[in-house]
Amino acid sequence: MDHEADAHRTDLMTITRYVLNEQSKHPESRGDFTILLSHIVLGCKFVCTAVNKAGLAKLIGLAGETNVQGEEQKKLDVLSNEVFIKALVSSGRTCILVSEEDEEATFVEPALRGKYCVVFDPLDGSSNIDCGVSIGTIFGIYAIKDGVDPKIEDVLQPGKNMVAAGYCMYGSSCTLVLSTGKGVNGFTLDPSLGEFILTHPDIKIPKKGKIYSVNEGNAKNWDAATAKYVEKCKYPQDGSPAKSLRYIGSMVADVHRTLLYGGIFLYPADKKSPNGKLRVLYEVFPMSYLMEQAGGQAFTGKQRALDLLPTKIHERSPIFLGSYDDVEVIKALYADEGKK
Ligand SMILES: O=P(O)(O)OC[C@H]1O[C@](O)(COP(=O)(O)O)[C@@H](O)[C@@H]1O
Ligand SMILES: [Mg+2]
Ligand SMILES: [Mg+2]
Repeated sequence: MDHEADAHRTDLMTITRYVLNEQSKHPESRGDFTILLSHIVLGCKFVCTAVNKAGLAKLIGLAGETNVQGEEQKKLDVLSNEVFIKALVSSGRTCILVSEEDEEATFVEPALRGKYCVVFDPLDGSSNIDCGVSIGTIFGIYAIKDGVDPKIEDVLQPGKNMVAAGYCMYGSSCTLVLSTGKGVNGFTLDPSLGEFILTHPDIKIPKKGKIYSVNEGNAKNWDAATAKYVEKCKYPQDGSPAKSLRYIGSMVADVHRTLLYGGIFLYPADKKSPNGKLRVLYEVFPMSYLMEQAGGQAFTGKQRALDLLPTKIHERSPIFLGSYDDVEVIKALYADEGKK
């Protein structure tokens, strides 16, 4: 083993070091956010390990099946939900948790309450689990004055009020992308250290991209603005080259690529789903927050996504997000349609 080389690695910027550095800029801070984040990071490491072992451990399959030891097996999304609920509650810094997997919000018991509300999709991209394609966890964080008397309205807030948002992608590497409202940073898990290392500092999305990402199987039900937009991507009339289509079907993976390479990701409304598919609190808001923090835009077809005021915890919204210039085009098309 090359100890010399290993010694050099101790100056790496781990996510813990990064958050502690940020905390030290606020002398009044009691470190509550740092503790909360360390519990989220732990949850991501657990789920990453479970995802990597999914085929071997027969985690894939129906919840309720039993394995050879007679233990009940949990489907990966059920397991991930339990991991994050436990990690968040045991942080002692949360008061309300909203998970895609739970119909109702979880109100943390009074003895363990803190001031943060966390909304999350414990495992995003579930249709890709069984074939080993990238999946992820998405989270957003609101802060209330104190966690003494939390109410559901504390999470039914516009996304612009979030204090942090991020996702972890379980792909060819495990990558955690985070914003605390001062830009976006990406950390990659070094399995030999068990630490997330800052590998993508200050991510900025390209102003314009060459890729569009959408489930085109829904095209026959799109509205006119979406249909015109995708037509422009394929047959541009302004002399620019046609865009390439990339669609994984895991929001985390499709948004991650969009953030790094530029372009646009859209899950629009259609005749069958007038509110689109993706959930406002734990899919649309965190990803829109990251996009804006990286210099891009996020639009619902009617308004800035982060201005939406959700009325239900599992509400859905159409979403168009990505490079600034690309989102400008779809905004203009919706504005034109509105004039007709
Ligand atoms: O299969 P479709 O309709 O294209 O939908 C894909 C979208 O659905 C999702 O898988 C929904 O998320 P969940 O897997 O968490 O339910 C997104 O990740 C993805 O963007
Ligand atoms: Mg999802
Ligand atoms: Mg999910």
